[in-house]
Amino acid sequence: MMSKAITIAEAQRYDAHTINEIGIPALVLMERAALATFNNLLNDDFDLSRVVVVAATGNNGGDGIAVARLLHIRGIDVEVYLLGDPAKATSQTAQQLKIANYYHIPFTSDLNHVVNATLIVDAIFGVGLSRDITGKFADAINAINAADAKTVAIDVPSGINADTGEVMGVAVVADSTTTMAYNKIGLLTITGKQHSGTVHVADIGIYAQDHLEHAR
Ligand SMILES: NC(=O)C1=CN([C@@H]2O[C@H](COP(=O)(O)OP(=O)(O)OC[C@H]3O[C@@H](n4cnc5c(N)ncnc54)[C@H](O)[C@@H]3O)[C@@H](O)[C@H]2O)[C@@H](O)CC1
Ligand SMILES: [K+]
Repeated sequence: MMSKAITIAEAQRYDAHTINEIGIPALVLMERAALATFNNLLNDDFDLSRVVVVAATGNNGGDGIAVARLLHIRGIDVEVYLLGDPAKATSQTAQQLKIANYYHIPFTSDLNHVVNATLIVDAIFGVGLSRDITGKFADAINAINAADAKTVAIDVPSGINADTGEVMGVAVVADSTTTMAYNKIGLLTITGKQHSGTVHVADIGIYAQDHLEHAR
């Protein structure tokens, strides 16, 4: 059921249908995305002694901040390196920031913490990437790629165009990618494969409509 690969437009359409027509709240999908990533982190035998989640303020970042919370509650040493203006976060990501604040999850603005991590979670951009990456975002991606740590990407390695596999200026080279609902066609290209590593497709409750017909 989960073998096909989809475009960015399809991912966005299936997300919107699941939330608006079926009625599953967006935060439920985000929690499932975070739990799927968390389970892959625990199962893949990574060194979890110092985890840094690098997150921006879109929903990909929200997934990452929720992963940081799941790790923190488990007693794992985790910090969040936040990119972008939290005042401009999506509503779901603002909610994840509020929850993270309740748990006193540490935030860092020191890129050395990224470089010295034992595991990095890449939650900068997913299917919402829309232009070339520059400035602090590019600096963070270069730091991730310079680190010895293993890197797990959420949904798409940040900087990879999920439709074409093209590197949008600079892109995270991940060891593993937990991608939501279906694989993305850009991850099947040569550059896409080089940047995503082992791809885990996570069932988070979002399906193409033709995959749901049997259930209605
Ligand atoms: N909406 C949903 O139903 C779900 C979304 N999920 C996650 O949400 C992601 C998509 O979230 P969004 O649509 O918020 O998009 P993203 O979080 O991928 O990124 C969009 C944000 O980045 C900015 N941006 C784009 N390119 C940039 C660049 N080059 N430099 C600086 N800023 C840039 C955009 O202006 C926007 O603010 C998915 O990949 C997935 O990880 C999951 O939580 C599952 C459910
Ligand atoms: K990502």
